Amino acid sequence: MLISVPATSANLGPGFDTLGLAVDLRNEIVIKPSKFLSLSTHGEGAENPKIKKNSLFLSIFNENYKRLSGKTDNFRFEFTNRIPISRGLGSSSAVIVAALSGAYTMAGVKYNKREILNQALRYEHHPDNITPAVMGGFNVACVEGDRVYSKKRRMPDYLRAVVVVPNRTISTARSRTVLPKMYKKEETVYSLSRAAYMTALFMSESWDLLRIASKDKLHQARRMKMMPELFDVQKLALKQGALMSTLSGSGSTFFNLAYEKDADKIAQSLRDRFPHFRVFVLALDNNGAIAR
Ligand SMILES: Nc1ncnc2c1ncn2[C@@H]1O[C@H](COP(=O)(O)OP(=O)(O)O)[C@@H](O)[C@H]1O
Ligand SMILES: N[C@@H](CCOP(=O)(O)O)C(=O)O
Repeated sequence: MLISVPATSANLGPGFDTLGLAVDLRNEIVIKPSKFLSLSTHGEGAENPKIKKNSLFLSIFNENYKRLSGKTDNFRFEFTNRIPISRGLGSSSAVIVAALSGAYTMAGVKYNKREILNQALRYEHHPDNITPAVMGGFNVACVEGDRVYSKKRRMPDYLRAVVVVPNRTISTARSRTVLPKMYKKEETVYSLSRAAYMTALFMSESWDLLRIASKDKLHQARRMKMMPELFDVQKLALKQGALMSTLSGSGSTFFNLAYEKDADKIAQSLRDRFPHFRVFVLALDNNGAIAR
């Protein structure tokens, strides 16, 4: 069994805990029945004993496999990690969605994306990464009770994500603690109006107005202050023609959306100016999680 889950960029500026899209950078897991539990890990985090142990994946897989099949069996798990860890590209969501996808398919239960998404909400309480990780594409999501309500729009193939990945990790849990408990009405309206406007722009493919729509006053600047170089990343990406340039999730990655024809030029300028950061040009993903 092969499970494949894409990286995701959440918030997209003003859509805090609401908007997100999937990019074509995938973690893959091969799962085989085995006499003993065994794991192998390649790629991102493979040198880190905590990541190699992958207790997040194993606990979710085991809990759900038991719930669905009524059994406790052993498996071999082969992890190929391509999503940078703790960088704001939804690595934890990818692990959660992969573990659930694995548990459902190994237990022989029909693969139902809505069900996987609602289960994923038990492990990650904001829906903006788990939704595109499961569904692919651009997604608007909200939570009511224990369910995610979401709407997906497929992304066109003439756009690219130019993703700047700093060498420093930022834990999402920690990065949420720097945010205020209360917001002023003006800040709230500023971001709320742009999140709504941005959604309309994505739904109508009106890319050229994203610069206005992607501004935010709820979380971005507060978080970017932890790594002030990110302000220069954003300035340069916009100067070079990015359609929008936003902190990816809680950071440290920066997400830039660009026309395909501009993407390599933007990426090269960013590489030249920030040689210590990794810069990827990625297609957008419309498939989300795959189990086969
Ligand atoms: N490929 C992976 N293998 C094992 N654990 C992972 C992997 N990716 C993420 N994690 C877990 O998720 C945590 C990172 O989650 P988080 O801070 O939300 O980062 P991100 O912004 O990338 O989602 C890691 O510390 C680790 O516990
Ligand atoms: N809305 C969340 C998104 C976190 O994304 P991640 O990729 O950093 O886990 C937030 O802003 O905290």
